[in-house]
Amino acid sequence: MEKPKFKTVQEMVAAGEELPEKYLHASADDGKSQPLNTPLPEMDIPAIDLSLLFSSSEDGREELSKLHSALSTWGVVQVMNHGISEALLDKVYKLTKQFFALPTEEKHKYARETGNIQGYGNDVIPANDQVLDWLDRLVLTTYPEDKRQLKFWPQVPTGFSETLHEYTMKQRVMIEKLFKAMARALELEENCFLKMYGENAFMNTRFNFFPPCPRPDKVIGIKPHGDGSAMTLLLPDRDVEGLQFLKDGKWYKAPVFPPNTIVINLGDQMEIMSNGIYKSPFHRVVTNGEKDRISVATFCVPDRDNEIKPADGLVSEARPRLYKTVTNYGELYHKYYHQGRRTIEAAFISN
Ligand SMILES: O=C(O)CCC(=O)C(=O)O
Ligand SMILES: [Fe+2]
Repeated sequence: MEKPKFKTVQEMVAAGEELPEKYLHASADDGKSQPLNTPLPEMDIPAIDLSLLFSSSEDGREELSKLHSALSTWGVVQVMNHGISEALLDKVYKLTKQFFALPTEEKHKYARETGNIQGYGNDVIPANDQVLDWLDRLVLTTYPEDKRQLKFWPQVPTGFSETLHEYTMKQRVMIEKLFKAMARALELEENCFLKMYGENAFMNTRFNFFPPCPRPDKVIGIKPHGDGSAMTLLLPDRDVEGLQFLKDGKWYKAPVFPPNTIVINLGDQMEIMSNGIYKSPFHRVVTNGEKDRISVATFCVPDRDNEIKPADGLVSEARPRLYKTVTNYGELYHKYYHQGRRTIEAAFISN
């Protein structure tokens, strides 16, 4: 397979190159757009204790209703007591930093090939002159195990693959619990979302690296998007903020989270399955002038052959069905993303 010729953002920065035009968003002085680094209010992301969600105690019911209210307003929660040890999260975090600190030639051993989303590289060059995102990434399919392309799994730093395998298996347990908890919170049969999600659901882990950027006012880390997954598990940077969410037409910044936190944001396919009761939040990442930033996002993608549609129990005369049935949403997602459009709009039923 052919390896595309690309230069990562990190390589451009190291070479001291001038900032290429293709990273620059519309000028802040065009009278319409605000500088991207305009200070924003901080959002209060509800913290959910996963170990409490299945308890029939008063505290358990309260936690479930907190989950319900957070997912129907923001579509994002931070999860504690999630069953993944602090030691394992530390390892994933440190190995990610170590990978991006490797020499260029070492990282290029895992370079993305044309037509493949897996591997190491920069932003995929969009079709129609869209502005590029200021990040490098390593993307790996981690589940089902027979879909792994191990040639892209780094052999250095030592322990990367073993740790990623262990993290994946623990994430699966957590994902199952979250789908069940959401079904319970919506008073549906517990396995209702898991059935649509399917046995052959995919997990893609994206290790993101955002080098310091000379123009944080005009360059974006990741442009505004909703995730195409059912849900996304995010391990955020422990020191540097950057993630922002849109609510009621306004941007809010997420805080720096405590080290043991896993942030969950819902993706478009969960918004569809919940008939719009739960939100797939529009979010973006801004750049930082001085510091680099990492994040590890795991996208949980339903089996591409499965029909994804609003759960029967959530459709009524009072709440008509809002979304069509979709299959292989990922394919649609790539097409729309590269046109700078929100894919979920393709699934709306227009009345
Ligand atoms: O870096 C982050 O905090 C968020 C990353 C993200 O939104 C994504 O990879 O889809
Ligand atoms: Fe995202």
